[in-house]
Amino acid sequence: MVLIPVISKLNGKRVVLASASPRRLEILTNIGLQFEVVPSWFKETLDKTLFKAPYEYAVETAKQKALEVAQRMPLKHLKTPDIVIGADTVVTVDGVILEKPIDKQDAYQMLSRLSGKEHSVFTGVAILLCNEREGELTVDFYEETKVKFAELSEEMLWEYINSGEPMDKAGGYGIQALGGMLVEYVHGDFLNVVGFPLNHFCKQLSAIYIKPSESPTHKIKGEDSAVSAASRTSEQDMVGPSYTKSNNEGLPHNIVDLLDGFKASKTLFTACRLKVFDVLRASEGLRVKVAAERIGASVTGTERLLDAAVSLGLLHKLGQGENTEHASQFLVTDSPLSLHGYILHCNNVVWPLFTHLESAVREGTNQQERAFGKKTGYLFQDGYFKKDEVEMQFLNAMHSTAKVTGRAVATAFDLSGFKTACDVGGCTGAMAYEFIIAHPGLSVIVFDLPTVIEMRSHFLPGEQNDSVSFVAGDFFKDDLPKADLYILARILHDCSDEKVDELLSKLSKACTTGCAVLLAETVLDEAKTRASRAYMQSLNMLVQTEGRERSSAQYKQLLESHGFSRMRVCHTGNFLDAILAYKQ
Ligand SMILES: Cc1cn([C@@H]2O[C@H](COP(=O)(O)OP(=O)(O)OP(=O)(O)O)[C@@H](O)[C@H]2O)c(=O)[nH]c1=O
Repeated sequence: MVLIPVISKLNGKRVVLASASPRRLEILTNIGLQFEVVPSWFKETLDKTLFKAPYEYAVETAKQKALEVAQRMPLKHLKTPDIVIGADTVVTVDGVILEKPIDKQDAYQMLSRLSGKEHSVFTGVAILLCNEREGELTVDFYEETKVKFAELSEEMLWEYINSGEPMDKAGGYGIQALGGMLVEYVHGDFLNVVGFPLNHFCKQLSAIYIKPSESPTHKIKGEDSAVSAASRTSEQDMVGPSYTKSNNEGLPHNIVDLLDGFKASKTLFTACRLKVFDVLRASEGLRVKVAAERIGASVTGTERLLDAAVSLGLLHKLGQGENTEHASQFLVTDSPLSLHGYILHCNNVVWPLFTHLESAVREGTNQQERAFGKKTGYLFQDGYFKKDEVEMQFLNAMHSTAKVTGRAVATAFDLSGFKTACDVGGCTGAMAYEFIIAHPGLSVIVFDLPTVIEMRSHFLPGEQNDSVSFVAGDFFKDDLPKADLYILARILHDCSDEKVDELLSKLSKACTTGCAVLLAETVLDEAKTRASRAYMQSLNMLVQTEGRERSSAQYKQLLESHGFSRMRVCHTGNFLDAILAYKQ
């Protein structure tokens, strides 16, 4: 059985199917593969005219689906996959690519085109090997199957369309179900039509994981393939994998990625500083020369920057010059969830600090003085941060991350037992607004420094809400507003251990039995099994502040030492996790 040796090679690896297709799920489940399903958010809108053959379009779409999941998982799921499988099935007839019908009329058009004719079904597959020791591989391939429909009467067409079966299937039919009645013959892999060329997939996995001495008797790529002739087309042999090794001589992909990681970050930061995503949103399909003029940069530099952004999945292929969905959602300056402010903070503050990481590691102290010539005690009380433009930039950063993380934190726990919350250091109120949306019975007092409260009008949402109020004060020096729930989002991780104890003991005194604290922080993965964003964030606190990130066990010990118990942790899968603990 060609697959059995491969399955043992996959044991212990985190295999992810980047597909919402129930048929693909069934096909891979039936062979006993252990895998997770993480449907891809990649929108299948690639410009078909940019591809010289339909299978190229299917393979590129499959690759983008897999890439999107491989890039999103470490961030949103806080876990890195080892293998991500993407697939895309298209039907082609008379040179036209048919994907899933948008409505019944579209399904009618498609099926009418297919009636009485032979057509091709192409499934493109991409296998991303994310954590291979011998180097990263992006294996992609496609399979073609020929299918012929019988002549379909109007009555049969509409009866089939009204069954509803066509609507989530390429070409508007499902050969494995009612659609089978429409088919006169199939030449090639039947499962490839259903949505996943299982045999071809197994052969590729064998080629990757099984040494030639172990491999079953089959060859691929133009040799005496065991693949049935019917699944080949006249103009080609079965297409073997196109390996794109991300490095030569098997340099471990993670080292190569890390070598290039800072260049990728700087590409994103520079594109945001130049407002590339705003310019491309204003006029889609912008040519490089015009884009260069609009961002005030050289044509050469703009061309390379845009190409790099395309390679990072931030922009669609050049020639369209269009933002991807994520760029439109998070990278233009004025989208509701824009991270633009945070990215500028990373570029202008975090980046210069990280250039002194070695000194931070050697000395165990933040590098504000080396980076900005300012010795600072508690970060935000320092004069340096009192300058309007620096403080506004910092508030922009905190505001944008609070908007992106607020919903996840606010909905982490059932807070129906609380009436009044105090968002300690609640900055612009972005998080507070998410809490009152998630918990209509809650009112939130945002408590922060006077300069921050004064600047809040720059960030407030259009509509005001009486459930959110703002009180100016210094949470170390002044009394805290009375509340039965105290929210601290990214506060403790900035403070030295002494400052943390000072603040928590103040909170403990302010809380009566049954009151609670809700912390929003990046919780360290205690098993330390994978480099997670939390450990990067932990270094971030070293270079920036006197604080640090903590694991669940450390938060439990810390909170209990200040009289808070029954601690619960919610790993939100977003930037921030949530921790709730009650005053004894
Ligand atoms: C021709 C044919 C197609 N399909 C299904 O059509 C969808 C194609 O769309 P896709 O974009 O490749 O996949 P998806 O379903 O949108 O999922 P995703 O991978 O998340 O894009 C897949 O489901 C396939 O099984 C059948 O079930 N039977 C058939 O005979």
